[in-house]
Amino acid sequence: MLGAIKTEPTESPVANLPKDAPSILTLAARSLFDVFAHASEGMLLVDRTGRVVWINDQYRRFLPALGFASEQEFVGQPVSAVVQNTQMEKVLETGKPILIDLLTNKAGTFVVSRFPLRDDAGQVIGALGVVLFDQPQSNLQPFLAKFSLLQRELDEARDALAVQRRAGAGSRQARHSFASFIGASAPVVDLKRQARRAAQSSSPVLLLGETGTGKELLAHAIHASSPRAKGPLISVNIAAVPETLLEAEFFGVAPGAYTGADRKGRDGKFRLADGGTLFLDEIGDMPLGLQAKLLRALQEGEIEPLGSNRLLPFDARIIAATSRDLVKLVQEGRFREDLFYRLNVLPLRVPPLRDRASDIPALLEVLTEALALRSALPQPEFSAQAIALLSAQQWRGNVRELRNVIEQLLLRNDSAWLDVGEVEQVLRESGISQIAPAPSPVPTPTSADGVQATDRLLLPLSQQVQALERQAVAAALKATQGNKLAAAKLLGLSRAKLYQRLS
Ligand SMILES: Nc1ncnc2c1ncn2[C@@H]1O[C@H](COP(=O)(O)OP(=O)(O)OP(=O)(O)O)[C@@H](O)[C@H]1O
Repeated sequence: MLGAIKTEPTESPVANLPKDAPSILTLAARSLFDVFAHASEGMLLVDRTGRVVWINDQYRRFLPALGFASEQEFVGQPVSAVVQNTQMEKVLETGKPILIDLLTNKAGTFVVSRFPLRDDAGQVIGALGVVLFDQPQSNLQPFLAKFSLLQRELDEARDALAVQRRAGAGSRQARHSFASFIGASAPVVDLKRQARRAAQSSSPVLLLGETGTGKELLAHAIHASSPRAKGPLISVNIAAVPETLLEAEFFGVAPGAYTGADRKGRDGKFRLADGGTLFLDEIGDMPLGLQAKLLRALQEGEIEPLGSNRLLPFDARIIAATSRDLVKLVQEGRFREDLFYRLNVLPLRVPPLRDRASDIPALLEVLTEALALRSALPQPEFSAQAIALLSAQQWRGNVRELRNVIEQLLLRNDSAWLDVGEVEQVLRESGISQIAPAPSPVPTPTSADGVQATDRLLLPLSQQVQALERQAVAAALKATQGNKLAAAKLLGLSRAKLYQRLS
C-alpha cells in the first residue's frame, strides 16, 4: 500500500509528458508523494474518524519514544491518543492542510506537514501527516531562533496580560518584584542588595551579564520597588527593532511627518515612559548614529520627534542592559565612550548561572512549578542525582536555557519522578555540546547549617572558605572552653585576627 510509484524509463522525458491538465495533475501528485515518501523522516495516515491506519518504515523508529513497543499497538488507535499535540484531527475537521508546523511531544520536536485526503466527490476521507525534519535544531536554526523569539514574546505578552487583568485595565506596571528573582547564593544576595539600593536612586542603571541571566527580570524588580513604581515600565529591545525604525520608536513621529499609518504622528517610547522607567534592552546593539541622539536626550532631558523641530521634555528613569562587553565595544569604536559613562552610573553585574550552581535546586522548583501550571501538566520531582547533574552543567544560555530544558523534560515525560536518565536525554537533545557528569554520589553527612557536603562543593569558593573558617573557629573555642587567646593560638592566629573573624 502506498508504495513508491515507478515511472517507466523513457528516451526523452519531455516527449512523454502528458498534455492534458488532469494527467499532469495526477503525475504531479504521484511525483510529489514519491518525493515526500523518500525525503521525509516519516509518514502517518489517519482515516475519517482520526484512527491511525498506516505508518511507513521511517515512522516506525519513532514508536519507542512515543511509548509503543510495536506497530500493532500503535496502528488502529485514535491519533490523538498516541501522538501528543497532534493536529491531524483539526485537518480532518477543517479540510485544510497545515503546510508547515512544529510539533513537540515525547519523541522530540519535529517540522511536520499535514494534508487532507479527499475522495472523488471532494469529501475528506482521511489525512496524511509527514515528518519533514526530526532534528529541527540542527536543520532549521534561523527558523527556530525566530520561532523561539516569537514564543518568548508571546509568553511575555500572556504574562503581562494576566497581570493587567489582575491589576485592572490600563496598567503597565512591572511584572516582577525582587522576590521573583530566585536565588540565595552569595552573588545573588549581593546583587539584590545593590539593586534595591539602585532602585531608590533616579540615576541610570546599567545591567551587565550574559544572555538569559535575568537582566530583564531585574529591571522589572528595580522599577517595581522604585518611587516610580506607579508609573509605566516601557521596554525596547534594541536588537529586535530594525535600525531604520529605531529613531521613530524612541523619539516618536511628529504629525504630518509621514503619509500612511504615521500620518497623525505617534509618541515614542521616551514619552510613553513618562513618569516611569524606560528599559533599553541590548543597548550594546544600538547603531552609532542613534547613540549620539540618545546621549543628547539623556543630557538635556528632551527629545525631538522625527519630522518636528520642537524639543519635548520627558521624565523617565533609564535602565539599560546588555550581554555585550561594552568596554570592548568602546575600545573598538563601536560604542560611544561618553554614552557609556552616562549609562554606567550604577552598574550591576548579573552573575552567570554556572557561578551560582547552589541556586539551581530552587530555580528548578520554581520554574518547574510555573511551567507545569502554565501547560496544565503534572509537576514532577527530580531525584538528587538529576539535580546534581543539572547543577554540574555550564549553562551558557543561563536561566533561560535551564528553563527550556525543564520545559522539554515536562513535555517528554509523564512520570512524577525524573532521574538522571531523563535529564541526560534532554540535555543531549537540547544541543548542549558537552554534558558535564554529575559529581559521584558520596554518602555525606548533613552539616550543622543543613547543607549537604556535595551541595556545598557547588557553592562559590569564597563561601566554602568562609564556612570552613567558621567551623574551625567554633571547634577551637569549644576545645579551649571559650578561651579566646588559647583558641587563637590553636588556630595560628593573633588575638586581633580571631576577634576580627568572630565579629
Ligand atoms: N533569578 C531568576 N529567577 C527566576 N527566573 C529567572 C531568573 N533569572 C532569569 N529567569 C528567567 O529566565 C528567563 C530569561 O531571563 P531574562 O529575559 O530576564 O534574561 P536576560 O538577561 O534579560 O536575557 P537577554 O540578555 O537574552 O535579554 C526568563 O524567563 C526569566 O523569567
